[in-house]
Amino acid sequence: MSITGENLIGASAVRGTGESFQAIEAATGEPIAPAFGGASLEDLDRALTLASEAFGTYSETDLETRAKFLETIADEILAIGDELVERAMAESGLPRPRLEGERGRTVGQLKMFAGVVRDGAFLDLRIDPALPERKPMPRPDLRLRNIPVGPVAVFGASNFPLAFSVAGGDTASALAAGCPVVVKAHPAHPGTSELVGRAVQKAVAACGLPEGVFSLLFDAGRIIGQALVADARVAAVGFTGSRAGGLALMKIASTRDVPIPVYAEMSSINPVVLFPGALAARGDAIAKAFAGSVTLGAGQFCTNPGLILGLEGDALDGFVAAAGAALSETPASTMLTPGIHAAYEKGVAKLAGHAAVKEIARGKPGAPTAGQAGLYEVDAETFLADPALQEEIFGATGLVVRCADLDQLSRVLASLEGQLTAAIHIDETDHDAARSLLPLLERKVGRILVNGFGTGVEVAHAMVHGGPFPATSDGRTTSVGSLAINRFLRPVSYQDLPDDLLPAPLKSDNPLGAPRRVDGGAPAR
Ligand SMILES: NC(=O)c1ccc[n+]([C@@H]2O[C@H](COP(=O)([O-])OP(=O)(O)OC[C@H]3O[C@@H](n4cnc5c(N)ncnc54)[C@H](O)[C@@H]3O)[C@@H](O)[C@H]2O)c1
Ligand SMILES: O=CCCC(=O)C(=O)O
Repeated sequence: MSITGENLIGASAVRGTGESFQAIEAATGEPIAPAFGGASLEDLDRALTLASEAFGTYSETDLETRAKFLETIADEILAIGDELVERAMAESGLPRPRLEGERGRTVGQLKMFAGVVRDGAFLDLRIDPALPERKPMPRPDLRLRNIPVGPVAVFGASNFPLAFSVAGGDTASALAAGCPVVVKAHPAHPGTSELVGRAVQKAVAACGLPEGVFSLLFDAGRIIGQALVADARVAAVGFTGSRAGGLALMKIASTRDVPIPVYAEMSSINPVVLFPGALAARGDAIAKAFAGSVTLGAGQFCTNPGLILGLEGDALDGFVAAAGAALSETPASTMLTPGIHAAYEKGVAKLAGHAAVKEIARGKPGAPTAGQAGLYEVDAETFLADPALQEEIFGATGLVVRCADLDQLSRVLASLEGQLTAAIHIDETDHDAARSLLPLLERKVGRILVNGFGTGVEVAHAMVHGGPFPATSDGRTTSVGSLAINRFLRPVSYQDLPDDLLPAPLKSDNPLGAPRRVDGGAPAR
């Protein structure tokens, strides 16, 4: 498949007349052909007109057609073949096995949502039959279903060029819900975006869906993204990126005439609590696993374990020494973009320049755009006194906070902003202490995990990849896993509608065979 640098607007490929830009090879800083024509505001208008026109039809597609569409996107992505992996490697600097794995995750995610759609439980069908004889008041016939919210704007993330990008989790869940999607491609991987966008475009045509179900727009600046969020035709936004970017989009969305939700995943340092029993039993193994997690993908994971909490003592000293030794052997890794590398360097310099912060280890130095790993430590009182020490450093650096006792450790946890994950490392002897921290962790994070690290999110039904602000803009949701579909649905109740006016899933003979909760009972088909 050739990459042309065109915007994909419905069924058309259109060279944008906005500012043009090229992808940059992450490892060398060299431009990669072709040039991408940035979308104009007219291109955006056309994409949103088509999306609005498509919404009525697409929102009422039968579940089998919608599920088949998601599976066809998955098949078309696989059909691109190695060109997709090669292009993503060049644009992101991420290695082949990681990108092959990410492609598998992307395809698996689309297929999981196909299953969710076929199952029909996401419609949350409820029927409270009329009780005309009820005293003192009769009850009306009430029927509820979830409907899609409308066209959704998705911002591709730089750090997962496949699984959180053009056909990633936000797009898959919005399409599964029945919402057309307009993607603003991340400028760090435009070629990868176009390849995937063309795969989605083919799937739209192959499934006979209205062309406006999907469009893909390029812009290396901010005009198109801001206009997209401001446009009255957009009903919700999915975003993964910087805190500044997420906040800017939230502000635009909340000051529109009709405000809309922005589901933004922004910044998280993912605390790891090392309990004494676990450290005494296997401190070296935990240290090695930590070094692997914090340096994974050059540390460019929102689940990166950036903060380690432990109790002062020999066991923590041993962990710090072993983690430092492992990290100092780690080669520097190419980062996604020169800008992200520069931000990482700045963050590390700020941390290292703190008077009370001590360097434990640096990884091996590398090429100018490669991120050098780092491990630092600080005492808990200093950490508690300086909120700047909990700012996300997006890259392979961790900060160990030495706590005097469990009480101080829980004060450190209580001081943290909202997080995506918290990991606790425990042995049998640590269970009582761990149990005492769980209520606090539940209030702080979206996912609590034991004896592991948060990197490598499972795409599953019970997954929460979310968390209180600023991990995300709305801690009631997730951007990974089947629950993500709920972000793009809203419930409608139908009172006393005659059967022939009811939507199919709620008609008395249940023509869809979808599970329905009748009179508060368990869902049944
Ligand atoms: N926590 C995470 O998961 C995560 C992931 C990626 C990046 N980051 C952070 O973000 C930094 C920059 O990386 P990035 O380029 O991926 O993120 P970014 O937020 O700068 O950009 C993400 C997308 O949003 C758009 N955008 C950003 N600000 C905007 C604005 N004000 N108006 C309209 N559109 C806007 C960009 O054009 C891009 O398409 C990194 O150095 C890192 O600190 C965090
Ligand atoms: O960067 C954000 C997503 C992280 C993730 O999906 C993972 O750790 O697998």
